[in-house]
Amino acid sequence: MFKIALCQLWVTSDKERNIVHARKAIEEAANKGAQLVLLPEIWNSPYSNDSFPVYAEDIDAGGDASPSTAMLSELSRNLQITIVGGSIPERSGDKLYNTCCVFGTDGKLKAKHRKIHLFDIDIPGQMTFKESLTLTAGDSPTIVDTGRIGIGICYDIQFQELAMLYAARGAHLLCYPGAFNMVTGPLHWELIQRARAADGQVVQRGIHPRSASNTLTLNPEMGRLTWFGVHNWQLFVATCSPARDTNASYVAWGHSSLVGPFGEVIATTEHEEAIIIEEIDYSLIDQRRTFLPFQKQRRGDLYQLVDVQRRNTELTK
Ligand SMILES: NC(=O)CCC(=O)C(=O)O
Repeated sequence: MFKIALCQLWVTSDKERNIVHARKAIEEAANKGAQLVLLPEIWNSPYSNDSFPVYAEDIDAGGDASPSTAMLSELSRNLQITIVGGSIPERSGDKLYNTCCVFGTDGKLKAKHRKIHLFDIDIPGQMTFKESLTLTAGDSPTIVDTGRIGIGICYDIQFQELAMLYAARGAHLLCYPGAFNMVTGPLHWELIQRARAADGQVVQRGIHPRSASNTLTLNPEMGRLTWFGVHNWQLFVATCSPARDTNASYVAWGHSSLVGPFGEVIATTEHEEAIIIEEIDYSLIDQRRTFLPFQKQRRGDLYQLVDVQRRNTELTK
């Protein structure tokens, strides 16, 4: 059991002010007992293609080149907490990414997730955004081993396979810093979080029971690997949005939330600034799996998910 804080922050065009503001929110959350703090997507900069290149930091260079992550590292060490640092625009060589850094209680960078699915949508007359005009997509799923935490950034949540992959790798909690908008927010934000929490059912590497009775045909593409065996792994999902600024060019939906492994909304908020602090009890995951024993019922002989990254690693061994 531990306490998580979701800091729904008001973000301005003043980067220094945004950093000071995030610092205060993290300190307040830690003072109230949070051991894990989650920040919003793009919390040090306005969310716009014009701003990303201007506010981007060289995270790998650290120090003065990345004041935002320097602050997160310092605080995680001083306060002895884990920080899933929302996301900031990252500059790496001539590329820009939308990047989430995770700092452990020793202040060290434990993981860096670059948004895998860029937010390129066009709903005529309602919502058009094209992150790919300035940003490059990351190419790696990110799981923080120590905390069993899978990381995605906003639009990444739309892709169920990523959540399933994290569940397959042992994640108990998925953290999505995210800034949904006023069109898709009301429709999808809560729906998708609850779905990701409840449907984290995965096919895991192993032998499916039916293979013993020869009713299973191996996919030849998979060679000697047997990617069968079925688990369902409902888990916790935490999201954190910027607060809503109706004067901004991109207006965020807000409604940061924590969802439990039954798909239940444990805590949520409206669109103003807020710090949600709530307890996460991983033992609920086992209980939920017992209540709904999908793992015994799933037809792994008919459909399956392949962890491409892991399969490719094994094939090259
Ligand atoms: N910043 C984002 O990725 C927004 C994603 C979003 O609004 C959606 O509908 O998905």
